Amino acid sequence: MPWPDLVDESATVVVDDLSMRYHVTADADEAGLGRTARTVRALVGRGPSMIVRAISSVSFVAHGGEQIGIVGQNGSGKSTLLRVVAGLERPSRGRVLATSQPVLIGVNAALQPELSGAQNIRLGCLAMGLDPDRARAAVPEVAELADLGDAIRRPMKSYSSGMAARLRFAIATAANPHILLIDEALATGDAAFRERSEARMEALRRDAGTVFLVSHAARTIEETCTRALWLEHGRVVLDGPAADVALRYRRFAWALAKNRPNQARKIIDAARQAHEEVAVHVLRTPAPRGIARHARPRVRPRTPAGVTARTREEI
Ligand SMILES: Nc1ncnc2c1ncn2[C@@H]1O[C@H](COP(=O)(O)OP(=O)(O)OP(=O)(O)O)[C@@H](O)[C@H]1O
Repeated sequence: MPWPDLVDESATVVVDDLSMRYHVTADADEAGLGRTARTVRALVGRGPSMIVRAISSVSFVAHGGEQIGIVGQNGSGKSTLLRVVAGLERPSRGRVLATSQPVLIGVNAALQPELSGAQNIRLGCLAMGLDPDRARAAVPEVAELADLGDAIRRPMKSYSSGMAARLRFAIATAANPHILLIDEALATGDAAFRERSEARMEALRRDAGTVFLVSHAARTIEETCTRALWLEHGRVVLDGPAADVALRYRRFAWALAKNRPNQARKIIDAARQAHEEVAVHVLRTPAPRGIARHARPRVRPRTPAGVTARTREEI
């Protein structure tokens, strides 16, 4: 099929054939090794190693104005994908191109437990590149979005997980990031905070930014996202309109929960068939300030400049 020769200036993130493998030490007793091999490994102080394939050959193009939900079972690679897109980990293969630095809000975002909420706001803003004056000036607005009342002056170690999540979200949006990655950060917020945070994400998106949201709640994805990616064993099962992907994923999860593996398999097979594979060909970097991040050379040499994606939407 001929691919449309379109140049799409709205691309914000290009994920090109991304794979992430981890080498981990396995339990020697469970690794199926013979007694001699186990003894030798014990003597040299090395357990048998295993490869965990967290993400395999993931490719997609994200655009300004999209809010992309990422769904999938536990261990399907959602958080790993966000960490690699944020540049916190270097992929084993493939690359991520982004028009600006993606900001990740995760439950483990590094804030200082001994410092107060207000001090952490300043610290977080400085870490995101705001100068000291702007970081100080941002405190009231960020504190208002977090809505923690007097607790903003208390050390963060005294916060509940929901309060800490609110603060992290508010800090991450302070620098108006063009690309925002959210890993379940909203799950612990109460209803009022959820509404405020959704309004904030909507404002970022309207500003032609791109928001990625990892959530186990298919309904949240359906209600707040424009598009969704379903991951299973590190691979993309389906990439499409949020309502369609979330509905299929919900049916799949329901079938698994009801111990109906055949039904679940049929649902996931149908989703895979509906998925259009993406192959990204980079001919030039995305406008306006494309930066190549954490690239690992591929085995095959590639065309060096520009981005064209052999998809419905080319960039
Ligand atoms: N640092 C690491 N070292 C080894 N394996 C890892 C590491 N990080 C993730 N993994 C493995 O990679 C796979 C994907 O993990 P990941 O956390 O990305 O999944 P997830 O979809 O976010 O899961 P969950 O929904 O439970 O948060 C899992 O098998 C996990 O054990």
